[in-house]
Amino acid sequence: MKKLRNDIDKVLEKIIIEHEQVAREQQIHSRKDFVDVLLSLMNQPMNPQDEHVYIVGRTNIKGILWDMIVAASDTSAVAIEWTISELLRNPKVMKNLQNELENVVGRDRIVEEKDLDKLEYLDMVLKESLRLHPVAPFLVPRESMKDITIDGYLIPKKSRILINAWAIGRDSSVWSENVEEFDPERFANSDTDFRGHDFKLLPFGSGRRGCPGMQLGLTIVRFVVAQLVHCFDWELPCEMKAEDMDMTEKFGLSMGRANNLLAKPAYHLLPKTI
Ligand code: HEM
Repeated sequence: MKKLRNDIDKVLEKIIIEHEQVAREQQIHSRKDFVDVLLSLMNQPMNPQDEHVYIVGRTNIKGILWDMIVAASDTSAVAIEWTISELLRNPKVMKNLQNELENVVGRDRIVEEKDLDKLEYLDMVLKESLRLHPVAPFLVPRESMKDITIDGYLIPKKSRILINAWAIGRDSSVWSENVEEFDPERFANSDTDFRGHDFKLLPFGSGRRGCPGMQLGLTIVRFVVAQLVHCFDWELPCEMKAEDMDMTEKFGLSMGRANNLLAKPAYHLLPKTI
């Protein structure tokens, strides 16, 4: 990361300079994006009433932008890779999803963003994938602000807290005996939500420090998985059996596959659709 520092700085500077230029040229800004909003806060105290007045500078803005880019790219890619892995390991689920896509979209055009809300089975598949493979298995570490007792355990002020979302997702007392199985049907007719309200499914965390990019992340993952499954039939290479697939995880702040996923696509839509 240290080696890349200068290159990253150049990219972020370019983004900022482009936005500053547009802001200078257009007195009334028709559409403000995230960078415009950050720039409008530059060199101003965040909250003048605060004891320590905190001013947002150019370096802070670059830090926030880089945070966003890193938090957005790896997480979405990891979620897509696990979802496709589980679909390859569970051909029946893959077929159900492909059927839903054919019913809703047809085979004469590709999936568009407007279709996503109609894809209920895709939603169940995604919930199931994030239950078994939460991208950030321990979420992001927290610190307790005061002494608190939970379930008879005293957690002293300033303790480092890790929430093991991975273990919660695989706890049979919370889910069911088939907890290790990839079974999207468990979410049929259920209002279990993954946006931070149900503590048994927390792929985006919860509360004030929950993922601010959840909506974008969900849209990206839904969109990419839908297009991959809709446009192609997928097979494992070298006549590998689904049950022999390597599903080893690589532990880290985000937990992706230890080894690359290999799969063979075959075009599935009507000729000349793409
Ligand atoms: C499928 C995609 C994604 C998943 C699974 C995911 C998951 C998470 C999780 C679990 C956290 C920690 C929440 C907590 O501890 O309560 C988090 C934090 C964060 N996410 Fe995401 N995320 C995704 C996409 C994105 C995207 C697209 C962005 C930006 C556009 C983003 C930006 C962030 C940021 C900035 C934080 C830190 C928030 C803070 O510390 O206050 N994430 N994400």
